Amino acid sequence: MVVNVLFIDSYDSFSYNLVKLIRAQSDQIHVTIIHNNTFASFDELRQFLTYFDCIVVGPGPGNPKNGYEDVGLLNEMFCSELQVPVLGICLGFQVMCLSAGCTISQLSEIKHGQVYDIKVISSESNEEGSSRKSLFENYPTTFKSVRYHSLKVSVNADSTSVYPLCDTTDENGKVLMGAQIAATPWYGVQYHPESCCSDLGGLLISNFLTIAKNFNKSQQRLNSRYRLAEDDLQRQKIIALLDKTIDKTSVYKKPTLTDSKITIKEHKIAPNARLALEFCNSLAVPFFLMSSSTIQDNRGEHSIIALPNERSTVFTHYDQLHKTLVYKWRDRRISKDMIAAATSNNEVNVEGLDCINEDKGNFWKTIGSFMKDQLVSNRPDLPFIGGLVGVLGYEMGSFTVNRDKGKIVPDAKLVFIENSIIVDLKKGKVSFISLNNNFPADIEKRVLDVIAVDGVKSTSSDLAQLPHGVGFGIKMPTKEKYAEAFEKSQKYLHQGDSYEVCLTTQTEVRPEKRVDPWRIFQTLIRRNPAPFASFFEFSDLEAGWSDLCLLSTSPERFLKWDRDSCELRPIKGTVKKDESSTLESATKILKTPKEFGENLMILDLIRNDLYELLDKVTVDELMSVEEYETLYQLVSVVKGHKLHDSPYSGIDLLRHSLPAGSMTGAPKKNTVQLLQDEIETDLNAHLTSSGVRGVYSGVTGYWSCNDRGDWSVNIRCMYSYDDAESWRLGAGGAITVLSTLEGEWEEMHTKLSSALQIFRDSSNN
Ligand SMILES: C=C(O[C@@H]1C=C(C(=O)O)C=C[C@H]1O)C(=O)O
Ligand SMILES: NC(=O)CC[C@H](N)C(=O)O
Repeated sequence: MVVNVLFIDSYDSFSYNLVKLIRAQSDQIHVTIIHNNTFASFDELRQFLTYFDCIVVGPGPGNPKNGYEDVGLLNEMFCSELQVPVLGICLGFQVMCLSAGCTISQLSEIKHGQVYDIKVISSESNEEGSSRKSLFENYPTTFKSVRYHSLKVSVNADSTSVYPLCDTTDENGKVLMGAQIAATPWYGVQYHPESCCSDLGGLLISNFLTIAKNFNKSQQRLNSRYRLAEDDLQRQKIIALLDKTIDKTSVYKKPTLTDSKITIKEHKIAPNARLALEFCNSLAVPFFLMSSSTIQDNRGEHSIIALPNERSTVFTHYDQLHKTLVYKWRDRRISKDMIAAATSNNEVNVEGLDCINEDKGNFWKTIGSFMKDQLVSNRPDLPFIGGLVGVLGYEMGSFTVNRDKGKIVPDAKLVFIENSIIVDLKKGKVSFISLNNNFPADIEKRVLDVIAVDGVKSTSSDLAQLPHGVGFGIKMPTKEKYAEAFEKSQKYLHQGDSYEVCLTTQTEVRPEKRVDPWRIFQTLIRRNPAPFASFFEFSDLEAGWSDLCLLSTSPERFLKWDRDSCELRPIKGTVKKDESSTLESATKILKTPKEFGENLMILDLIRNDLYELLDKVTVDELMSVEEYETLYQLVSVVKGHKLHDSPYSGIDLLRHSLPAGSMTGAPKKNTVQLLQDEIETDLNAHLTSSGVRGVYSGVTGYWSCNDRGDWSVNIRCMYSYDDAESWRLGAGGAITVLSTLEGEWEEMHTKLSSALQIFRDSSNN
C-alpha cells in the first residue's frame, strides 16, 4: 500500500535532497510537497492531514521565533494537538522544539557545511529508552553528518517534555542534534541527513517511516482511509490537488524527434586552441564565438563559431518591461528608433516586429515552442549543429527582478543560427554545418585558406593588445561600501537567514575612444585563457551598433546537457596564484573547513536543483583543484541522469536552476532576495548606469537543435549595453561565517583583475 508523506518546505535549497532520500526508501512512497506558507493558517491544512501517513518538516532560512514570516504555519502546527508522526529537520526541528518549551539561541561558533561526529545518546540512561532508541535503531554510537545552522536548541534543565536523542561537541560545548517530544510521535534532527557528505541519512528516514507505521497502526489512525472505495478516490483527488500547488510545468512538451537533412563538411586539422580566433579574424561577416582557449578533458573541447544571417530569428527579453521582441537579424524594415519606441512602452505596429507582453516565465515558453519545431533526431554526437545561441542575464533567473528605473536594457538575447563552424580540439577536426544546406561558400573558402597556411599567423598577436594611447576611466567599488555589504552579509548569516552569500561588485570602464570589442576580446583571451570564453557582439539591427555585447573568459561551466544526461561544474573556493604557490600548497588551503564548507553548500544546492526535476543525480567529482592563469579553484562535478525518461529536457533544467547557485549562495530564494533588497543595494552607487547585476552572474551558451546545450557562468567577463562606449566588470565571491573582510576583498580583486588587468596594463603603456 502506498505511503503518503507530506513534505513541508521552508524554501530551502536542500529540500529536494531530502525528498529524494524519502522516495529512495521504497517505490511505494508518494511525497507531496507544499510550502510552509501554501496555506494561510494551519486550520486550512488540518483537514487534509488524515490523508497522510506522516509529515516531514524540512530545513530553511530564518528563526522560528519570527513567526509566520519565517516559518509559515509551522509554529501553529506544532502548537496544535497533532496526532500525526512528524520528522523535523534543522529549521523543522527547531520549530518543533520551540513548541515544547525549548530555547532557541544563536550558536557562538556557527556551522555551515561542516561535517561533525554525531553521538547517539544511549537509551539506558533514559526512562523512555525503547521508543527513543528507535529513531537511531541500528546506528553505531557515533556517525558523521553535515551541519548547516546558526541557531541551536537548548532543553531547559527541568524540562520533561523533550527527550534528547543525539548530540555533538564543538567549541560551543555540547549541542543538541536530535530529540523526541514527549507523549507525541514527533521526532527531529538538527543536522542534515540528506547532504552528500552525511552518513546513514537513509537509515534515519527508514527508521522514522517504521515509527510512523507502528504509531498509525497502534492508534488506528488511518483505518477509515481505505475502508471505502470512495474514501480512497477522495484521497487520491486531494493528493493530486496538493501535488499541484508548486508549479512544475515544463517549458515545452517533448515531441517525437525525426531526422532532418543537415549538411556537414569535415576537414582534418592540427589541433590548436587559437585556430577559432584565426578563423574569426578571416571572416568579413558578423559571428558569435564560444571558444575554448585551453585544451582540457571534459571542458572546452570545442570551439563554436555561430554565423547569424537574415533568416536568423532574434529573441530579446526585457524583464523591466515584461516584454519580448522577436524579429529577424538585421531586418531592414526595423530600425533602432522602432525598438526604442517598443521599449518605451509604446504600441508599435511594424511588419516583421513581434512585441509580446510576457514575463520571463513565459519567455521560456516562447523559446520552447519555437525550438520544439526545430529539434531533430540526427547527429546527437555533435555538441552543436545550429540552434539558439546567446546570453541570459542574472535577472532571467527565479526570485530576481530587474527593478532598474533607468535605461531599458536586454535581460536576454538569443539568436537562431543555421550555419556554424565547429572546431573539435580533441579530434583535430573542423566542420562546416548547415541546417538549411546553405553554408556560405566564401566563408568556407576563407576558413580553408587559414587552415592551408597552417594556422596561427603572427598578425593576430598585434590584435591581441589594446591600441596605444587610449586611456580608460575606471570606477571601482569603494572598500567602505564593500565593508558595509560584508557586514550586512555577516548579520544575515549569523541570524540564520542565509548559510552562504555570494557578494558581488561591479566596476565600470570607459575608454576615451571606442575600441573594437573583438580587439578587446582577443586581448582578454590572451591574458586570461579559459575553457569557456565567449564573444557575443549583438548587432542585430544595424551593422556596427550593439545594445548588448559580452566578452567572457569564464572558467565555470554552469550546465551542459544531451538527451540522456546533464552535467554541472560549480566552482567555489578560490586561491590566488603568486610566485611561491604550487598546486600542492593551493590544495592544502582549498581543503580547509572554510573552502570545504563553501563548496559543499553549493554542491548540495545543485543536487537539490536537479532532484527537483530528476530522479537520479550523482556527484562525480568532489572538490577537485583546478589551476587557471591567475588562480586556483575548487570544483565539483554533479550529473543528472535519465533525462530521456523524464517529461523535462535540458532547457527545463536550465530555466529551473537559474540563477546559478555559485552566484547566489544558499538557500537560494532568501539569499537572492537579501542580496537584491538589502546587501548589494548601495554597493554599486559608483556606476553611471544601473546597479542590477545584469549580464554578470547570468549564463552564456547554446541550445542546439539536436537537443544538446552548454552554458557557462558569466564571470571573469565584461559587457556593454551602449555599443562599447562603456564596459562593466563584475567580481565577487562567497561570504560565509568563516570569511574575513580582508580575505574577501582581496579575493574579489583577484577575480576582478583577471579581466580588468588588460585596461590597467594598457593605461600604463
Ligand atoms: C563571483 C565570482 O566567482 C564565483 C565565486 C567563486 C568563489 O566564491 O570562490 C568561484 C567561482 C564563481 O562561482 C566572480 O568571479 O566574480
Ligand atoms: N538549515 C536550517 O534549517 C537552518 C535553520 C536555521 N535557519 C538556522 O540557521 O539555524
